[in-house]
Amino acid sequence: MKVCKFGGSSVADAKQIKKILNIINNDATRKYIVVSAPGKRHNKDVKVTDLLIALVEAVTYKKDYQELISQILERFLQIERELNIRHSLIETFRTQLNDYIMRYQDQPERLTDALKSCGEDFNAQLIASYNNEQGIMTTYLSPGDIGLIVSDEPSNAIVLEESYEKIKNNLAHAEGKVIIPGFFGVNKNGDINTFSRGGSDITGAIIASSLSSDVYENFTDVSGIFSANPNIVDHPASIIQLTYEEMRELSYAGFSVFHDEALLPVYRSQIPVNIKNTNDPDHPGTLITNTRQSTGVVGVSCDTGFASINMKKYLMNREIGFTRRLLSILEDMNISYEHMPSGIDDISIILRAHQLEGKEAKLLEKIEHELKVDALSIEKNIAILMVVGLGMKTLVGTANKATEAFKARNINLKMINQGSSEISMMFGIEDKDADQAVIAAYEAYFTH
Ligand SMILES: Nc1ncnc2c1ncn2[C@@H]1O[C@H](COP(=O)(O)OP(=O)(O)O)[C@@H](O)[C@H]1O
Ligand SMILES: N[C@@H](CC(=O)OP(=O)(O)O)C(=O)O
Repeated sequence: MKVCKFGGSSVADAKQIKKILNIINNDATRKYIVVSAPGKRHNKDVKVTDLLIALVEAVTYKKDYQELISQILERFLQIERELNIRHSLIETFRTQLNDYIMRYQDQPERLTDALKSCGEDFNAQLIASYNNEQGIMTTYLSPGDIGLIVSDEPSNAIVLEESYEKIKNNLAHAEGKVIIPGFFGVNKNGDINTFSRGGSDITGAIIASSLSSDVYENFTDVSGIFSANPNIVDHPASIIQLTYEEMRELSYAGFSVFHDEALLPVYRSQIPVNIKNTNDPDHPGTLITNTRQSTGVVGVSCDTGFASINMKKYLMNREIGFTRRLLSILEDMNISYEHMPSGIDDISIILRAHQLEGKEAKLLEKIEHELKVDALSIEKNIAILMVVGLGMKTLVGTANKATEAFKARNINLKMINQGSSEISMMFGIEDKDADQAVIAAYEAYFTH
């Protein structure tokens, strides 16, 4: 039995929906199907999730939002028309949107998550209804129906442990095909909370893990994962197989094709993930598993929007408890950090810059006051480039290749860090150099 997830590009219009139903209906083992909201049909198109976010803004700032409701419903209406659906769901969808707006107009976070969930929710209902009309027994089940319980963290929910058992029990005896909307769950009170953007991958992984699926098939618009972002590097090499660990590092730093938080459930249950292409379903795609033959560097990824807080203090290495007190300050202010490169008398905290919003001045003041540092500065617009590969452990000169390539392109290197697992190497550079650095590193590892 397989759990399959189809991303926004795979369910963007009637033509794509017909393709996914062919894929599902022609394979009896493809039983549990997670769908995203309709994504972009072409480069300049807008994802339904983004239209819903615009609707939230219009409602919040008391602007006229009827036009947006029409635009959102028009996307689904067009799909219904092209599929020749007999029983239209559009008026049910309209009522649902208006109900949420009335119910949550004074609760911005609840409003945001309830409206954002509609893209996936409506699409799942529509696809299930169409497949039934085609004579294939199909059930739509919402995250609430299956017991996908999440933390009460709007737009950033995390699955609660109890969900796995609930989902297993609730889905074990479902008949026919089951279509479930991705991207959201409900908290213990039944309120909708979405995962972070791209979170339908997480829903699929939770369900695959709950049901001990043979494989979690994640269908998108590319034939698997490439060694670098294809929007930056021209025709990068394809990856046939990689490990959960390698994928975690790559998706953490910019491989948007698979959400990094989706890896934990499948890793724990050791369920292979197969990234496949809806437009070329016979292509084997990329398989993510626990182990593979280790061969050098497997990929290069880069993400922007980091900041670095740099501290210097004479004899820092002798001061017992310095790092503990620094981390306590971060904990007290509810700030998480990503990396902590250090020297004898200096230490840097690398974090996602959005963590500093509204907290920067207070954080610097606390560090200055409580740690009595000699120098304190903050650098923004930092990008983190990751070079990843199990085989790096045994290779000499991996860092050298990247630094030489950066030097040749005049890219200023701010820091280098390697974790103890030795499956990745991190390079801190300036945001503006991110794309050039990916091209340089890709050429260094894959074309020479
Ligand atoms: N290393 C990579 N390998 C493959 N695709 C990548 C990579 N990095 C970024 N991408 C982008 O990820 C896209 C697929 O992810 P996404 O847009 O989230 O798909 P979906 O709509 O199916 O959820 C691809 O079209 C590609 O542009
Ligand atoms: N629709 C949501 C969730 C999602 O996973 O979408 P996609 O499969 O298109 O990345 C988003 O846009 O964030």
